[in-house]
Amino acid sequence: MTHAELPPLAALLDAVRVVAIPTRTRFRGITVREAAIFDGPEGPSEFSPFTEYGDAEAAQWLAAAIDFGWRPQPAALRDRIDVNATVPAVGPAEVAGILARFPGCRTAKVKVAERGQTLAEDVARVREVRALMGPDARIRVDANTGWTVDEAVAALTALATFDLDYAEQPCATVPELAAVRERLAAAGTSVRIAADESVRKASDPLAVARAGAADLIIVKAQPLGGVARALDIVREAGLPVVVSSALDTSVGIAMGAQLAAALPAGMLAGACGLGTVALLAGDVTAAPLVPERGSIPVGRPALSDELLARYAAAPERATWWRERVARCHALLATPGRA
Ligand SMILES: O=C(O)CCC(=O)c1ccccc1C(=O)O
Ligand SMILES: [Mg+2]
Repeated sequence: MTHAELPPLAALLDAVRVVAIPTRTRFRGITVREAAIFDGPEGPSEFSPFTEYGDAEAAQWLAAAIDFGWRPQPAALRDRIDVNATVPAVGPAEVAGILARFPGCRTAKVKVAERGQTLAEDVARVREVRALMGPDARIRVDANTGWTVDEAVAALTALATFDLDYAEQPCATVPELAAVRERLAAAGTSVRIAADESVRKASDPLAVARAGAADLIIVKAQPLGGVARALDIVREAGLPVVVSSALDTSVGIAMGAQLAAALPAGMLAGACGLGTVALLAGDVTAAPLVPERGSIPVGRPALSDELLARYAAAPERATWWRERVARCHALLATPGRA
């Protein structure tokens, strides 16, 4: 993005509302999700990097928010997107209640390798998902970089009993992903490997594809700088894609759905991780993008002033987000950055 295409900071700050929305279940340690919501000239947009992210990483998320709120989007090739159920690292007794929030979903993505938990807890959770969804369902696991290579090989060997669609980011680095993939294949338990953090947090999002270290890539619009830039990465990577999100409000989910809808036919590797509004206890639109019959619609949700007011963040948090917008805007305006 060049300087000339950036809306002025004042336009962003005029258009922003900061919300704090409780989650229904603890997810990634989060019980309240904060987000900056823009009412942009092209429609609502969202800036919601996690609060611990530094400005350089968060600036990509702001580039995405500006792209979605201030520029026309690539044409949608489909009007609904199939989504997976997202199962946080809960105990087996809670799984049925989580799955019930994802009506019609025939794919589940299950969080594993949560810090402080054991492989036995992961196995119990995945076993319960398989038992409840039946043999035809697709089950994915997401370790969020939580395992070493040895732990990943042991865990995925155990979890492969439940027939896995793929394992998302079992380890942190590209060479580790490659090693897990090779060791599982050599042992005769091939599990497909999906790269997530290796795409969205990497200085070079294409390195994992070039190294042949993953079978597919997870692509997220906000961390990759927006729908158009994510589409470029998909084209260059040449691997099947699952579009996912980051526990966004319906506005951020709409950005992800726009990306999924613009993908050339044949690139999508099944259901997308865009059903997570079901894990939030509130939203900023009266028509939330929650899964219905296994999918969500493509399109821009209308903001609700009433809900923006109901979930308005405390004044000091709103100030924190406005200052973050300003710092990230300054980074995007710095000549010479990508
Ligand atoms: O992909 C999904 O099913 C939902 C999104 C998700 O898992 C997620 C949500 C917030 C932060 C990280 C992740 C992740 O995919 O690792
Ligand atoms: Mg992931």
